[in-house]
Formats: sequence, C-alpha cells, structure tokens
Amino acid sequence: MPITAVNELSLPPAVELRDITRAFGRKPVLDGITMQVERGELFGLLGPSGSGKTTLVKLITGIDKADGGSVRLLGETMPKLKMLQRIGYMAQSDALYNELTAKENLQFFASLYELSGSRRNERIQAAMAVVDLLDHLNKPVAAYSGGMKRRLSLAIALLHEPELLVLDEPTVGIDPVLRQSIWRELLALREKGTTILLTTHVMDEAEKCDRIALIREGKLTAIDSPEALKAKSGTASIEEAFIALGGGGRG
Ligand SMILES: Nc1ncnc2c1ncn2[C@@H]1O[C@H](COP(=O)(O)OP(=O)(O)OP(=O)(O)O)[C@@H](O)[C@H]1O
Repeated sequence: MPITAVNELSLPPAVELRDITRAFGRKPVLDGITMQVERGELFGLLGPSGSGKTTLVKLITGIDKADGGSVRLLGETMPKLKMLQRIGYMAQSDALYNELTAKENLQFFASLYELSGSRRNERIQAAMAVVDLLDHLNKPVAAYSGGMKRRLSLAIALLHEPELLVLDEPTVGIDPVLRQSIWRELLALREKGTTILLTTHVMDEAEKCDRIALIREGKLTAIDSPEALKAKSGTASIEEAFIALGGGGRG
C-alpha cells in the first residue's frame, strides 16, 4: 500500500480538515468535518445527492471558504493562490471557454500552471491521450458533447502532473469503456505517488478506493477502507454498508 511507503518520508498529509463548518443562510451544509487524506492515497467521498460533497471539495480547493475550521493541503493552510500549481481540480460543472478550441483552453491553463515550451506541448498531448480526445484537439469546445467537455476538464486537471488531484464526479456522463480507461489511468497515477481525492455516486468506483468517507447531511458517518466498512457493517457490498452505516438511500 503506498501510504506506508510515503508515511516513512514523514511528509505532511495531502489533505487535513479540522472541524469544518459551512452554512448557506440558516442551512448548515457541513457540520464538523474532520478527516485526513494521506499522501499517495486514492480517497473517495461518497454520499447521496445534496449531502455536501461538492461544498466540501470547493472548500478543500480554496474556491469557497469555510465558516469554521481549517483546511491544510500538502502542509499549507488554504486558501493559497500558489497552491494552484500543486493541485489539479476538476469541478462538477465544466469551467471551459466555449469559443476557444480545446488546445487553446489547454494552453490557457498551461500558462496558469507556468508550463511552457516543449514540456507544455508534451503535457497537452499526454493529457488529451488519457481522455481519448487527441483527434479533437483543434475543435472549438462549443462543438464538444457534454461527455467530451467532462473529458477535457479532466485533461486540464491532469495537465501539470499535480501532486494532488481533486475530482468532483469525474466519470459522470462518460461511457463505460472510457470510464474504465480513465480508472486505469487514475490507478497508474496513484502508483506513481499522486494523491487522488474524488467524489462519486458509483459504488464500484468507491470499491476501487483505498479509503472512503461516507457523508450524509453534512456529517461524516464512517471513514475506512471498503473492506473494513463492509466488515464493520457485516454487509457484502459498499452499497449495503453505506445504508447500514447511516448513509441513507442511494449513494
Ligand atoms: N451556493 C449555495 N447557496 C445555497 N445553498 C447551497 C449552495 N451550494 C450548495 N448549497 C446546498 O448545500 C447542500 C449540499 O450541496 P452539495 O452540492 O455540496 O451536495 P453534493 O453532495 O455535492 O450533491 P450532488 O451529489 O447532487 O452534487 C444542498 O442542499 C445545496 O442545495
């Protein structure tokens, strides 16, 4: 397991959340979230629609600010602009320039990440190969389908080979064949030491994670490896474990 090897180097954890709270108006959306993601982990955040996953991911990446508590990434207190270069973030709604081509979008993000010259071109080719969009590099994004936009957003998150990838529902709207190949790539990145935090509704994706946090109504109900969660709840599947451990209905 990569966690042990990396812990030996005693690097600070990839993600440290302490008592995070967030409310919109009077409605508490996150309520006392404390958790840690170790370096090199593939970590899944699993919860029903509206449970607070996207809100938490936005706080982690510094897009939004918590009302209370602290977020530290790779040892740095967030939000911090310079962390942009060390994190790859794929939001649930695509942040793309529709009037530009995919290549121009990638070039724009490459400049934010301070990638230039031959390395920039190499990375654009490599990231677009992962999401199988090389043939569509010079197409305007306006002509992309919804699934293609998701794939381009993932390519942008991978572009600068970040230490930490934060992916909000990365495979929604992506066909099963490509989903499998994206998962192969995520597992390969994990093997290389990249830390990956993703949100998902898909139970078989949750099974592939080293650890999963179950979230319901803004609270963590359980956090452990898929095997341990099943053992703890005496269930045969993550879906059943999720329900048994207070996760409610559909994940
Ligand atoms: N900017 C906002 N203003 C008001 N309410 C918000 C805002 N952002 C999120 N919420 C509310 O916070 C709750 C959690 O939303 P969030 O998007 O974090 O859930 P989620 O678990 O990511 O759901 P899904 O899986 O459907 O994306 C929801 O009730 C949502 O309506």
